[in-house]
Amino acid sequence: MWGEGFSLNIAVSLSVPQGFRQSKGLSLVLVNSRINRNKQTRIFMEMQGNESPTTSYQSTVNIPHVLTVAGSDSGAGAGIQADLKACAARGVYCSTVITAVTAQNTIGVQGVNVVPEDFVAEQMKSVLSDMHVDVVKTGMLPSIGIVKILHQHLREYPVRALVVDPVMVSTSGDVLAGPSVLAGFREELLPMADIITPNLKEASALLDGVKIKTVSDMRSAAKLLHDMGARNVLVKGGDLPDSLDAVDIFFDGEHLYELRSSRIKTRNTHGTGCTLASCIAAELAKGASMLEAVKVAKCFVETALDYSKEIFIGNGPQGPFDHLMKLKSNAHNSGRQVRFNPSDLFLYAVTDSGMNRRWGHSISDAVKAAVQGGATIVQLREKDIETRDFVEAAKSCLQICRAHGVPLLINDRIDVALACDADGVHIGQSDMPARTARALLGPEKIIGVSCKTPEQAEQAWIAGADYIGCGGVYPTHTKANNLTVGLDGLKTVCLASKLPVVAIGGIKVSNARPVMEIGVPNLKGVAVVSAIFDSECVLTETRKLHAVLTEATAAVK
Ligand SMILES: Cc1ncc(COP(=O)(O)OP(=O)(O)O)c(N)n1
Ligand SMILES: Cc1ncsc1CCOP(=O)(O)O
Ligand SMILES: [Mg+2]
Repeated sequence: MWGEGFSLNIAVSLSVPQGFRQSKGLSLVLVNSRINRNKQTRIFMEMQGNESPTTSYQSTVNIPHVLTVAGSDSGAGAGIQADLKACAARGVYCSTVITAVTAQNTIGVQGVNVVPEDFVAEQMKSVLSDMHVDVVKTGMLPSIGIVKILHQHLREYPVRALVVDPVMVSTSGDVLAGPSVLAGFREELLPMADIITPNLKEASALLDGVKIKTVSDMRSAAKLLHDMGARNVLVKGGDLPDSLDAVDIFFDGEHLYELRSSRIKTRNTHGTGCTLASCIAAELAKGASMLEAVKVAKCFVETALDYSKEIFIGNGPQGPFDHLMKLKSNAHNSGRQVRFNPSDLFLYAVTDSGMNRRWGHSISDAVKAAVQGGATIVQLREKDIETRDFVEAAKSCLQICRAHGVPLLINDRIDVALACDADGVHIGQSDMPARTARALLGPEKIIGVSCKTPEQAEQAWIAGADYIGCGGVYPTHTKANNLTVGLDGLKTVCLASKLPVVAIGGIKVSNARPVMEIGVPNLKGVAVVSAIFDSECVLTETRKLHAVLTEATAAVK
């Protein structure tokens, strides 16, 4: 199955306004074309009609798709739940056929309820008859009947690859597929499998109880399993006694590879087998070769285990790990709880490396002083710093800001924001488009966009920004060739903007009041550089500005 050529379907759909077909006699023919890798993309669109319609074009691309046929784990460390998370982490769509529902946690398996065979068949048909599945991955197959159903469906709906994780015994020692299923594995499944991924116990069971205790035994087992019909074999050595490394043996029928990675010391290993197999399936679905897929999967599992070393879920001996490597950042106090509060724009401190150098301040000292003086949000605007120094400085500033509940944004550099997990970015009209930044940063991060006109404010809102920065309100020396829009320009943009606004440019203690008094509710504050950072005592200057803004706001109310 595997290796018959990579193909990707692209369909282009056009939505034509209601009634257009009759009145203009348009006929539209779209041809979904199969594309071979290295061959040209072919998309045919034939349109017949006298005028071009006012259509909205929408292209659709078939995305890599893994179907997992496995059991559900209520603790969500293994089984279907692990498969879904692994595929999501690897950027692949995952559909599911559930073969059994297990009552399971970090202690063990408390119960198994096998799904009736005809209903397993019904799920399989629902998915395979409708969706384009690239790779099928199997986990818990609790009866010989289910193995046969799988076999029949794969004949009727061929896929590019079959990844078989021959689940028989859970890591807690509970039996998930009895001896009768072994015959089904040997006779029906192995000859269809593009790869099987047994651990030592499973390899031994498939080979009639042969002892596997050394790497040399694993090599022999891989060859024997290949002889039984599997095109590729990965014997996992996780349970190998006295091994410092995690050693797996991969055999593709010609070459034997000894794949080593460091053994991660952690209790959180529940679901590693399911995850590894799903990850192999995901990489195959994306077009990787078998060896590439295995290597990526092994590296992914090692990274996720390392990341999850100290997470604590459940009280049993074997905990789940974090496939998406996100959980820790949401644990108490380490991340920001509230996404964005427009009132954070009240006193917006924007750093400047030149000013910090002039006054002998490090970035983090300057940020600390600004935050202690009352800054409600901080932007690192470091135009002449090495990227690696920027990331390091941003990490230290993030600690300071988090400790005070103040969001930290990065100016211009989405890569730096991602690298240090900052709270968001501020971007200008010539920086990366806000829509692209949103796609890269996700829905949680704060995005601000510089706008000088109502049209730009409208675009920022459409692109998914959270606030806009408008200026220069007054002339400034900090940003060269910056157009001054004045208080009137600021008011015009504020009135047009659906987003909260922060004013910027030449604002200081002596002129901040009229800005706050323009009388438009969505003007939430002022952003300043020189007013606080071009001074010996950043703390004092920030406090002074904070007092003026507070007074001005009280007067407006
Ligand atoms: C809050 C805020 N508003 C506007 C700007 C200016 O951003 P941009 O137009 O991208 O110019 P640079 O700051 O990158 O020179 C800002 N930084 N912050
Ligand atoms: C970055 C920027 N964008 C518009 S004006 C400006 C500079 C603001 O600096 P300052 O507060 O020192 O005038
Ligand atoms: Mg910019």
